[in-house]
Amino acid sequence: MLIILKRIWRLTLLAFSGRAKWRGLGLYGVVLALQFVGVWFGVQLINQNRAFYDALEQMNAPEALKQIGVFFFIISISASSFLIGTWLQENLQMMLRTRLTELALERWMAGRAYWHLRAGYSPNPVDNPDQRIAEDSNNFNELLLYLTLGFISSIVSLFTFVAVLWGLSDFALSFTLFGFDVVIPRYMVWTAFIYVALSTWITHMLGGRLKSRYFMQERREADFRHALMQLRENAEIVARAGGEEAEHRRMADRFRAIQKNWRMVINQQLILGLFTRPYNQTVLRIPTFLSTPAYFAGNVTLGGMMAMASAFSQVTTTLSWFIFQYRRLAEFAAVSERLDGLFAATRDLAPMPDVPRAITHRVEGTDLILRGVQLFTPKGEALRPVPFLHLGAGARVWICGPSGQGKSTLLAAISGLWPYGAGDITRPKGKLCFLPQGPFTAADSLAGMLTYPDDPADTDAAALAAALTAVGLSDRISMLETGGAQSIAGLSQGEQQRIAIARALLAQPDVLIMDEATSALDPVAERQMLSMIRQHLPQAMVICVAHRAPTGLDITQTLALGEGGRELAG
Ligand SMILES: Nc1ncnc2c1ncn2[C@@H]1O[C@H](COP(=O)(O)OP(=O)(O)OP(=O)(O)O)[C@@H](O)[C@H]1O
Repeated sequence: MLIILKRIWRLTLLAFSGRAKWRGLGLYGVVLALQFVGVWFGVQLINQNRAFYDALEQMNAPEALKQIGVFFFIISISASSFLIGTWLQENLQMMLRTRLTELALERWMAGRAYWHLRAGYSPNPVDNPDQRIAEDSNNFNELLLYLTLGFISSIVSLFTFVAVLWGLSDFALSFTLFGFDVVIPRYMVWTAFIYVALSTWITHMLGGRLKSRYFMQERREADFRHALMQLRENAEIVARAGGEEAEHRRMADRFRAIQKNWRMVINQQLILGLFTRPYNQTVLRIPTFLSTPAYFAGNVTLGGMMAMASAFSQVTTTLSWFIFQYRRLAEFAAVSERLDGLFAATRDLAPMPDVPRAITHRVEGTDLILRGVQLFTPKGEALRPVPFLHLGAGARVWICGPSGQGKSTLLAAISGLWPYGAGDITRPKGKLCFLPQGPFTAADSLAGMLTYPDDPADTDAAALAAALTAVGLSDRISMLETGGAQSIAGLSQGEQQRIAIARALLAQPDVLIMDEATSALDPVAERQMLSMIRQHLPQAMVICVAHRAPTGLDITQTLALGEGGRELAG
C-alpha cells in the first residue's frame, strides 16, 4: 500500500511540475472549493426536504409551494457550480496530461532510452511503452483528479453530514436483550458507521485480486494491438510467404490470452457485484426503514424522518466512497505502477549485468581509429576482435565478413551507441549520416523521409526534387508532401534504398555509414548509386558494410571481420 502511495506521489509531483505548476495548483484549489460549495448545497437540500415534508404533514400548501420554489432555486445554482467545476477539472486534466506526456517523451528519448530498454538489450526492458506514454499518462491524471477531489470532498461531506445527522437524530433506540434494557442514543449515527465499515471490509475481501487482473488485462490488450501493428508493418512479407494462417494463429493466441484474463476479471467482478449491487440499491432506503421506530414512537416528524433519511444516505454514500470507487482505485494503482515503471526504468538505464562496458569513445579530429576493439553481445558473448583500423578524411572502407560476425554491431559502436565491449574508438567530428537497409518510413511525408532527422522545411523543394531525380525517382517528385507510407507505396526494396541514398546526398555528411544500404539493388544500379555517392560526397568518409564488394565506391581500405579477420589494403 505504501509502495502504491509513493508511486502516486512521485507521479503527482511530476504532473504538477514545471512552468504551469502554480496555475495547476490554483485550478485544483478552485475545483476543490466548488466541490465544497456542492456539499453546502447538499445541506441546504436536506433543510428544504425537511421543511417540505413538514409542510405536507401540516397540510400547509403555501409553505409546500414555497419549498418547491426553493428546491428549484438550489438546484439551478448547484448545477451551474457543478458544471463550471467539471469544465475546470477537465482543463486541468489536459494541463497535467501535457506535462506528464512531455516528461515521459523527454525521458524516453534521453540517453536513447527507447533503444536501450528493449527486450534483449536491457535487464529491465519496458513492455508496451506506447501504451504507457499515450494512455497511462492520460488515465493517471484523470483518475488522480477524480479520486483525490472525490476523496477530499467525501471527507468534508462526511463531517458535515454526520453533524447534520447528529442534530436530527436526537432520540435513542431502546430494546430488551437477554433481560437487559439496552438504550442506544443517536443510534442512526452509529448504525451508519457500522453499516459502512462492514460493507467496506466485505468489498475489500471480495475484490482484492481485481487490481492485478486489470493490470494484466491492459498488458494483454497492448500485446494484441502490437501484433496487429506488426502485421500491418510486415504486410508484404506475410502476404508473399502466405503467412495468413500463422498470423491468424498468432493473433488468436494473443486474443485468447485477453479472453482468459477477461473471464477472470468478470468472474471476480460478479462476485464483487453480488455484494455491491444490492448495496447500492439499498443504501438510500435503509435509513427510512431504520427510522420508522422513532417515527411511530412520535420522536420525529415526517419531515424530520425524511431529512434524516437524506442525511443518513449522504453519510453512508460518502463513507462508502471506497466501495463505489473500488474498481477505479484498482485501475489507478495499475496505471501508476506502469507509468512509474517507465519513469524508473528511464532514470537508470541499467546495462546488462556482467557484460564489459569499457569502450572509450572519442569524437575528435578528422580520422577514424579503431584500436583493440572487442565487442560483446548483450548476453556477454564475445564477438570476433576488430582488427586495427585507421581511416583518414575522405577514405572509403568496406567492412565485410560472414553473417553474425558483428559488422552491424561495429557500426553501432562507431556511432557511440553500442555499450558492450572494450577498446578505443575515435570518430571524426562533423555530421554523421547512417543509412540502414531501408528508408525511414515513419516520417510524415516523403520530404520528411528525405531530410530525416532534419526539418524538411529547411530544405528547398528544388533540392529535394534534384535528389530524387539523381536516384532515378523523379516520378515521386509530385508526392513530396504526401504521407510517409503512402508516398513510398508500391516502391520496390531497391527503389526504397534509392530514397535512403537521396537522403545521404541531401545531408552532405562528413561521415557516411552504410549498412547493407544497397543490398537490394542490381549490380549495375548498385555501381551507379555508389559512384554517384563518391562524386557527390568527395570529402566524406564512407564506412560501408556489405556482403559484396561495393564497386563504384572506389574503396580505399577493406576490413574483414570474422575468422582470421584482418585489415586489407584497398
Ligand atoms: N540484443 C542482442 N541479443 C543477443 N545477441 C545479439 C543482440 N544483438 C546482436 N546480437 C548478436 O551479435 C552478433 C553480431 O550481430 P550483427 O548484427 O552485428 O552481425 P552482422 O555481422 O552484421 O550480421 P549480418 O551480416 O547478418 O547482418 C550476432 O550473433 C547477433 O545474434
